[in-house]
Order: sequence, then structure tokens, then C-alpha cells
Amino acid sequence: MRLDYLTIFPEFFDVLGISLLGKAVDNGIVDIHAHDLRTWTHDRHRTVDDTPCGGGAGMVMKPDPWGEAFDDLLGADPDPSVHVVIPTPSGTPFRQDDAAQLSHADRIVFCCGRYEGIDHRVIDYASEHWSVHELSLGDYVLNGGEVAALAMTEAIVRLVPGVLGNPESLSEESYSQDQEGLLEYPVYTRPASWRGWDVPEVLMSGHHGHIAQWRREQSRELTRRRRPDLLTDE
Ligand SMILES: N#Cc1c(N)n[nH]c1-c1ccc2c(Cl)cn(Cc3cccnc3)c2c1
Repeated sequence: MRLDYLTIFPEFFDVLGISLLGKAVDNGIVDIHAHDLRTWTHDRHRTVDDTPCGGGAGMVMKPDPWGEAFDDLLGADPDPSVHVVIPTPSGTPFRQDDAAQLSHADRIVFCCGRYEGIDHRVIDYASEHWSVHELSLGDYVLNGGEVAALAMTEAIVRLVPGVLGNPESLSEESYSQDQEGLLEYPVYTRPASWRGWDVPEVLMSGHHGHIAQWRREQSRELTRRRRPDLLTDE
């Protein structure tokens, strides 16, 4: 899987060389390239923004640098196997299903904008050539697309075979299919008693059936309290 990031802050993506994702890069499972969008500017000030047509506050990202970056990175031939992810406050919510779908992609280009956004014609042009995903990280406001791209990257890449040491752990996580889309149950480790708090006895019983039942009950109760929207049978 090749991942490209178009951004005016390429240093944001230096963190991808750390930990699990770093190992995936070292193992050749993932190939990461961050690009400074100003590479594709030609004026003395390396300008990437301009005033909004129709007026309004702030600045909008000019289309030209993005178009020239697309030309260099992807060429002009349409290829639906290339996924262009555009983090945006107006995007559809990024969810685990999106991460799962994108984890099968061979190529993902993240377009990380700033200011008040990217000239919409960039999205229109990209949509004619590649598979475009306008996605929002969540219902809160960030200053640009980079943090969202990092979070989406981690959610996607950890699902790629060979990235996680223990793929079995994926099946017991919140939002995973095996977890029936419920929130993950509480987890514990040693010592059995810690500052007056004890590990639930059932987890020390060694009775796998009872443990599994307790965990299912905990997941449902937690989901009922915190995310009733995830419950399909109530
Ligand atoms: N994904 C996501 C996401 C999220 N969940 N919050 N904010 C963003 C996000 C993503 C992309 C950009 C670009 Cl380009 C510019 N800004 C700043 C901005 C803020 C408010 C209104 N307009 C633009 C972005 C914010």
C-alpha cells in the first residue's frame, strides 16, 4: 500500500515513521510519501491561497497547485483503484467500515487542506479521475486536514494484514464485526488487587464460558449507556 499526503505542513507526517506504522514501513508493507504542496507553486511567495469568490471571511486554497500535484503524482489517466481521501468538516463521518474498505486499497492520496478549505473544482476534477472520499473525522472543528489524515491513516493501516503483531486483537475491538458493533468490554491485568480495586472475580475463575458471558454483558451495558445508537435490537 502506497500512501501519499499533499499538505503545506509535510512535517506533520514524520510521526508515521514511529511504532507500528514505522515497522510496517520498514517491512515494506506500507510506503509513505509526504509532499509539500508549495512544491507546485511558481511565485516568489509560493502562494497556495486566495480570497474567496463571493466574499466571506478567510482564504481559500487555489486549485492550480493541487492540479499540478495530481499531474505529477497520478498523471491524467483515470484510475478508480486510486483512492483520494479529502478530510473536510462537511464530509461523511469516517467510520470503521470506511477504514476496512480503504485498508484494501493499493494507493491512497490524502489531500490535507487548510484555511477555509480547498477550491471545490479540485474535488470535482479528482472525482472525474479517481475514487474520491470526502470524509470528516468527527463533529468538531480542526484547523486543517492533517490531524484527520493521521487518525484515518492509523485506523486504515492497522487493518492491513501483517501490520499488527496479533491480528486476533482486531476481532475483539469496539466497532469490530465480531464484537457485534458494540463497545469493547473493560480490560484488566495484574495485580489482582490495586489500591483497593480488585479485578472482577469471574476473570480470575479460568471459566472461559463465564468470562465470555460477562464480557458480552459488559459490552452491551456499556453500549446501552454510552452509545445506544449502536444497539440494533433495542
Ligand atoms: N476531517 C475533518 C475535520 C473535522 N472533523 N473538523 N475540521 C476538519 C477539517 C478538515 C479539513 C479542513 C480544511 Cl481543508 C480547512 N479546515 C479548517 C476549517 C475549519 C472550519 C471550517 N472550515 C475549514 C479544515 C478542517
